[in-house]
Amino acid sequence: MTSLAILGVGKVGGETAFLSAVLGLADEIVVYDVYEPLLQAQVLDLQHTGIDVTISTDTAAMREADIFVFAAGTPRTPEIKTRADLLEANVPVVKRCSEFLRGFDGVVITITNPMDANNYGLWKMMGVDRQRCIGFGGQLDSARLATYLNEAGVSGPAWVIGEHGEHQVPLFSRTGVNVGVEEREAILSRMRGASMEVIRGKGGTVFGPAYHITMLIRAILEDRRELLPCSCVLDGEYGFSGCSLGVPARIGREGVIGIEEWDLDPWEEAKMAEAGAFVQDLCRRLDG
Ligand SMILES: NC(=O)C1=CN([C@@H]2O[C@H](COP(=O)(O)OP(=O)(O)OC[C@H]3O[C@@H](n4cnc5c(N)ncnc54)[C@H](O)[C@@H]3O)[C@@H](O)[C@H]2O)C=CC1
Ligand SMILES: O=C([O-])CC(=O)C(=O)O
Repeated sequence: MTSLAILGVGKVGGETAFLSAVLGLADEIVVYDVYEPLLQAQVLDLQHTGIDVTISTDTAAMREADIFVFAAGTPRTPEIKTRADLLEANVPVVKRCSEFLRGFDGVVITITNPMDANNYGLWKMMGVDRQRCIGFGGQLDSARLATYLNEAGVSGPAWVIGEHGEHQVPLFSRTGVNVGVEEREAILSRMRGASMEVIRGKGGTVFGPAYHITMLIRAILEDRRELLPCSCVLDGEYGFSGCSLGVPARIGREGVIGIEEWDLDPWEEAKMAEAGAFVQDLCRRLDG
């Protein structure tokens, strides 16, 4: 039996539960949210689809799940400028989440922002092998980059590593097309504002995250060994440790089964150095 646990069934967690049910990814979906009326409504709404999947709210069963999605906590509003600004609000939720995960031996996917720091914090609190903690965001950033590259007439692969935040690192060198610095900075600036356009219009990003989260869940459950941009706890890769940062990661049944270290061009290297230093600082604040 395949079981998927989701902590926090607001906009992103709720849509992820729905899409996972539609795609038949799990036999059982265990959901929990601190806001009881929302939890009950989400359970009923999922049950009313009539999809052949067991929906449970048994928090003890979350520990037995194959995958645990951490999507609980405070999201951004237009007044909250950066994802990093959510650190203080969501630290207590990360702590609470680690309590749910005592004894858990599956794979954790961190969604809650600031995602990179929270993935690192959760890994530290859980005291498990780093391969089992995957931070989600790079797939979404890469999909956003792809739309901007298409508009610019660049059709090569779109990869974004670095922080899931202001310090994203789009890998223009992977496109095989020479993109000048001015154009790079213009695209990066649009990428930084991409989610806020959605948040302003509909209160939060939903379809994009939920779609790519379910693709990540599928890659794990089906042991696809797919290379995806994910935030991983680093131990010297790209010159960093003491943080979780977006890198090209091979994803399979055990979580992160490998990290690829790609050659970066000087512009990308400088951006990656900024990203690493920024996230390391956030992670130190979690340590303290
Ligand atoms: N990594 C990524 O690419 C993305 C990350 N996010 C982040 O995901 C998080 C959730 O976003 P939304 O779903 O839009 O927010 P939301 O407000 O719709 O849902 C969050 C849910 O968490 C629940 N919650 C809060 N504390 C809890 C606790 N201790 N235990 C259980 N449930 C708790 C709330 O009751 C709420 O239902 C935010 O931090 C947001 O910034 C959102 C989109 C993409
Ligand atoms: O920007 C936000 O606050 C939500 C998020 O992480 C995204 O959609 O990429």
